[in-house]
Amino acid sequence: MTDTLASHADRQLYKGEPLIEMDDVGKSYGAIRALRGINLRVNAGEVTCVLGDNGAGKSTLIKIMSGLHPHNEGTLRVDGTPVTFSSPRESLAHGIATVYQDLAVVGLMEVWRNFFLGSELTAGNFPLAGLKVRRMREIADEELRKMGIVVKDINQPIGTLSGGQRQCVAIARAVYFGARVLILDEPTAALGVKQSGVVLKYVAAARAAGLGVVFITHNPHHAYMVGDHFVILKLGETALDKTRKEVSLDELTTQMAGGDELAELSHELGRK
Ligand SMILES: Nc1ncnc2c1ncn2[C@@H]1O[C@H](COP(=O)(O)OP(=O)(O)OP(=O)(O)O)[C@@H](O)[C@H]1O
Repeated sequence: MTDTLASHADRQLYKGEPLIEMDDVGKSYGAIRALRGINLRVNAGEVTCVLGDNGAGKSTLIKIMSGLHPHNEGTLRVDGTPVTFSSPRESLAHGIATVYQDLAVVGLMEVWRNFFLGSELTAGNFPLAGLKVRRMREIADEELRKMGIVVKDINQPIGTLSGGQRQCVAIARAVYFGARVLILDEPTAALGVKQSGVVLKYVAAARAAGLGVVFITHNPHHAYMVGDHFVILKLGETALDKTRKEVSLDELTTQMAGGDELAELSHELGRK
């Protein structure tokens, strides 16, 4: 896993270069059509926000990109080449890393160990093993600092960090292991205002590092703070697809809240 990802780390990314392109992508689960007609672009050095209510199809979209469930309509291209991923490993090998809301971290393990979890520097015997451990600690510390993440002690259990800090460690980890596309599954959903701000800063840092970021969220305010491109999904279809220049926060919020449906509801409730 490390090698395949790391092999992408050296590749120079050019801002605006398309990393993922979807043309008319759709996905059905038996008779249920979860997504249809999706045209999504993920470009290097940009944040693509995908917004939508429950059941809109956000998770299905993530699953297609991260290799959990292959699409069964349309074309998915990575670096211009059509692909159908049949496992998360394949997606990862293309430099696509997904950070889930319920992070797969081991709470009692030290921060540095979680940083390297599954991708440890190969140890060898004493005294080599000890050297590798020291090196891993140094790297984790260095990489977190590089992204401006302040952890008191790299040896503290990751469970002692806040939810926001844990998201940040996961982002730094993906960047270090050579991710070119970072998919963030509602990274601010369970967080308060301050912690959300911390995470949004690292979303911006990942973009500045040249990655293509897919930011999945319910929250138009969070999306607008970091987004370059906005897609709203509704019942599996694209309800809005605009660049930052083309859409205001107000319009995004109204569209996300249901626009006409909301006006209709407040009419029904007798409120203006
Ligand atoms: N494995 C599955 N089998 C059958 N139907 C599914 C499956 N996964 C999702 N669906 C259906 O596809 C549609 C889109 O679901 P999806 O989970 O992608 O939405 P979502 O936007 O992520 O919602 P939420 O925010 O609630 O997670 C829903 O109607 C859902 O019931």
